[in-house]
Formats: sequence, structure tokens, C-alpha cells
Amino acid sequence: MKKIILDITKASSFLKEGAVESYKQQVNDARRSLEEGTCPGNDFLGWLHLPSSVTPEFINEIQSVADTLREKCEVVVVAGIGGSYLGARAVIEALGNSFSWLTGDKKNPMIVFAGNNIGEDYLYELTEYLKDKKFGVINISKSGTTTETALTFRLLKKQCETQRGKDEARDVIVAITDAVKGAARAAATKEGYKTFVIPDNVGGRFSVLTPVGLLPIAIAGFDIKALIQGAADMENATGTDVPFEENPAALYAAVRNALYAQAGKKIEIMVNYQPKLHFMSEWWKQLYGESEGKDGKGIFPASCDFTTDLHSMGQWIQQGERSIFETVLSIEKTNHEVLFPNDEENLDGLNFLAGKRVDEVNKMAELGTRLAHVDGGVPNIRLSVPELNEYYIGQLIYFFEIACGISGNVLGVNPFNQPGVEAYKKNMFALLNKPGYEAESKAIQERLAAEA
Ligand SMILES: O=P(O)(O)OC[C@H]1O[C@](O)(CO)[C@@H](O)[C@@H]1O
Repeated sequence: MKKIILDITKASSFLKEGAVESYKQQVNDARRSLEEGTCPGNDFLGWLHLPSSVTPEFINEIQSVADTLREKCEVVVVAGIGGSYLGARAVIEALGNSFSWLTGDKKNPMIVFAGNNIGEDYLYELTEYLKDKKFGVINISKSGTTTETALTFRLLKKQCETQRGKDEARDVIVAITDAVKGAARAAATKEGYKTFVIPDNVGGRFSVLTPVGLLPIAIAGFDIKALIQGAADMENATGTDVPFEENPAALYAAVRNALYAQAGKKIEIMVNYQPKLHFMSEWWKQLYGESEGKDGKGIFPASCDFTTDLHSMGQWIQQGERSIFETVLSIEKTNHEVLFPNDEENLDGLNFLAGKRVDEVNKMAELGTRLAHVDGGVPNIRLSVPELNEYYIGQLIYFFEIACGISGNVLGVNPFNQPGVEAYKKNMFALLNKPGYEAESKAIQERLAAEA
């Protein structure tokens, strides 16, 4: 089986000779500290050997619940936010038909995502859309208390019960949450929903290979066994026994830390040339942003969809402040073939492309952009993915996870916590007079009055 290939030559050329190699010791130590559980945040390392430890029985259990929802639902709403949402969406969009939301998919239920915002119009439009649909809900929340998700679930649970009756609703509502704590667990226990546990030692952004990602992905009709196999093979390819020079995750962690610390490259742009990878970048942004952005440090993870964004962000990337580097997700082989037709009149002057694959043009756009951006001072890391299928997406997911664990440790932060996320929540609860926030409510009202 092929592997995804990392090419850092056009990034290391921006660094002093030997800069990447100078991280070898630190990266190897970081990799070992993950393995030995001696790193900061070592109570959140449950993802490290997850791919190789998933049993066929567990996959079968997930598949069987997925099959029930596939059979009983035209639409399944996945309610979750952050790590309880992005992984499933990334995989489903990467593997699915770009237009299934328009054409409908006769074989698989439509997967709709909610609980990831508080847009009133979004929720109105969603509940309207669901009115004549046989729908089910997966309520995903590790804490079980996240406002966006809980609020959405309350609405959808009521609507599902009204439309299908309480008994039938029970068969199509699933909770994926903590084993004992939180409102999602309490509701599931009371109502008798099927549940899956998010292990204590797996943080939200590292949870895509648990039921958090696997159940929605299986409901959407994708092969979760192949996804796990890809991840397990990448687990092997990035183990402590793999030398630094041959370990893609070690090299990625080293080069991005070197670019950050030695070349002033504070922003990493994740780039794709296939629009269906948009949400892979969104997933990656949470993974790296929440893991590394703390203690006044951390590369800012951004993303662009090319060639689309070459016509909006391309100018900035080519000639703006030289604080960026790019990581390109390049798909070697597309799943379909489209040939440019010949046109006798050639009014658009495109006959020079006649008979060529669209992907050939895309690849030249990619190469041309790479050369231009490198000439313009943008280091370029390239990840070549043989094709878009479950197996290689599994490899990619584990590659980014393990590289993130290593990279955060090299940066000197705890990559497995996210204390900063609480600040907005505290203010929001104070403003909404949530019980238990009386002192904060008083303080925030006084502050607003003083600022007025
Ligand atoms: O699964 P939960 O507990 O609802 O949390 C969702 C997301 O919220 C955060 O806790 C903070 O944004 C993320 O780390 C997490 O992925």
C-alpha cells in the first residue's frame, strides 16, 4: 500500500543548513515522552494507540448502530462543535459527492451538521427543512454541557419526538459523550438512548477516530475499517522506532518549529487544490490552534482553498508580509476523469488544452503556484496523498495528530489543554445570567456600564 509523502525541501531551503536536523534530539525526546506518557497533558494520550487498538467487535458495534440509523432515517443531524464535529465533517466532505446536498443521495441518509453555531436563522431553517423528514440525531459532546450543542439538541429532540413519537425517536437518537458526567449523559440515561463513550483520555480535537467521527462517517456510507487501517499504518510509520529522517511526523514537527523560531514564519496556511478538502483544513486548524496557541506562543493556523483563493488571497500570499509558510495537501490521482473538449471555433482560445485532463491543468496550477510562492518568499511543505479514499484520509488524520503532539511538546506548551476557550464562555454565561454566575454577572454589568 502507498503512503502519503512529505516533501520539506522547499521549506528547509529557507532555513540555515542543518536547521531541521538540529531539532532531531528535541523531536525524538518529544516523540518518546508521548510514548512514555511523561509529557505535559499526559492524561490525554488515549489517541496515541487508538488506531491499532480498535477491535473488529467495536467497529461492528458502530456499524450496526449506523445501519439502524441508515435504515430508519432520510436525514441524520450531527450535533456537535469543535472536535465533536469537525473530524466527521472533514471526512464526509472529503469522500462524498460535492453536490449530494442538491441531488440527494438515494443510497445514504443526508448528513446535516448543527450545534456548531447559535445562528437563529440557521436553526429556524434547519427545523423547517426537517419538518417533513424522517430524521435522527447524534448528540456529540464530551463535556455534555457545551451551550451551542445542548441548545440545538433540545430543539431537535423535541421535534424528533413530536414527528416520530417518543418510542421511535428513541431508536434514532444516539448520544456520544462522557461515560458518566454531563447533561448529554443524563438525558441519554433517562430516555434510554443508545450511547457511545468518548474516553476520558481523548480530547475533543483528537477524537475523530472514536465514535465521535466513526459513527457519522459510517452512517454516511463510508468504510470506517479502511479509515482505521490507514491510521494504524501511519501509527506504525511514525513510531518511536522510526528514525527521525524517515518519520514524516517528526520532520513536519521539526520544520514548522524551525520556520517559526528561526525564520519568523508565524502563520501556516493549509492549502488544498480540491474543494472537498475545505473541512480537512478546518479540522486541522482546530487541532493545531487549540493545541499550540497558548502561553503567548504558537503558529497561527490558517487555510486557503486553491485555486479559488488565489483570486482573493493570492496577492497577499505572494507579496504581503513575509510571515507565512504553506502546507499543501496535494491529491495525486482524482477519482474521476474529465477531458477538455476540442472546439472548432476556439473562441475562448482554449484549444491548446483539448484532450487534456482537468487535473493536469490543476497540477500545473499547483506547480506554478509553488514556484511563484517560493520565489516570493513563502516556504512550501507538500503532502502528497495518493488518492482521496478512506485509507489515505485515515493516514492523514493520524499523521497530523501525532505531528501535533510532537510539535506542541517541542514548542514547550501542553498541547492537550485549551484553557483559553473558557474566557468567552464565562462572559456569555455572565451576560445571560446563568445560575452560578451571579458574581460574574454583576461584574460584567458594571464593566459595561462604565464603558458605555
Ligand atoms: O465535546 P464538547 O465538550 O461539547 O466540546 C466541544 C469543543 O469545545 C471545546 O472544549 C472548546 O472549544 C473544544 O476543545 C471541543 O472540541
